[in-house]
Amino acid sequence: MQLILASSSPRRRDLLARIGVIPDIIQSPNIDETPLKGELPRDYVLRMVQQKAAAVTRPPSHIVLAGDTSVILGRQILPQAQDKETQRIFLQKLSGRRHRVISGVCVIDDKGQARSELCTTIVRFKRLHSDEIEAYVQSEEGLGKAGGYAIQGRAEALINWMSGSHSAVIGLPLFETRKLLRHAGYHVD
Ligand SMILES: Cc1cn([C@H]2C[C@H](O)[C@@H](COP(=O)(O)OP(=O)(O)OP(=O)(O)O)O2)c(=O)[nH]c1=O
Repeated sequence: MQLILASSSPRRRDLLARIGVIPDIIQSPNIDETPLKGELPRDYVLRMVQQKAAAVTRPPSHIVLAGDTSVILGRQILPQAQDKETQRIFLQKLSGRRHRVISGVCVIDDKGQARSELCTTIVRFKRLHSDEIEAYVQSEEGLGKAGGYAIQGRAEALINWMSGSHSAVIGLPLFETRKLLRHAGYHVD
């Protein structure tokens, strides 16, 4: 059985490698990631993983895995921060309060059956001073990341509490991923 990773994220590849899973094929899913009007965050993440997994071509005896990680503040979905100004705004919003990181994974098995799981992690940043925000923004570590930060780098030193899954925040909830891969008949130790 061969595995297709439907993701352009090097983090997802690294996270899979941590559990000994090396995809045979890596393909970028090209989908529109704009939330629907009024769409609830969990519904959005579920739709994203299902669409990403369905967006790649699956030859016979292949299974597909896709993921999505979204940062949710209240009911607002904070997208990937593509520039420094957006990052500053996001970090000001996240300062001193809790937010949710909803991470999803979808596996399509070799019969075409899709199964998905979601994992919610709560993260709290310390109250951030403007010089801390500026230093973080200048590091450029949060660029291209959901919510404008990357917990796997220096941002973790600004996070004073977290409940949930560290791997899920980086990009793939490993517990749920292992479960779905095994359910699809893919060997994971
Ligand atoms: C919150 C957070 C997000 N991220 C990253 C994970 C994801 O790559 C990205 C969220 O965007 P995603 O849309 O989940 O993924 P992607 O666009 O990078 O890749 P693809 O859709 O092709 O699979 O933010 C971190 O690396 N660390 C963090 O702490």
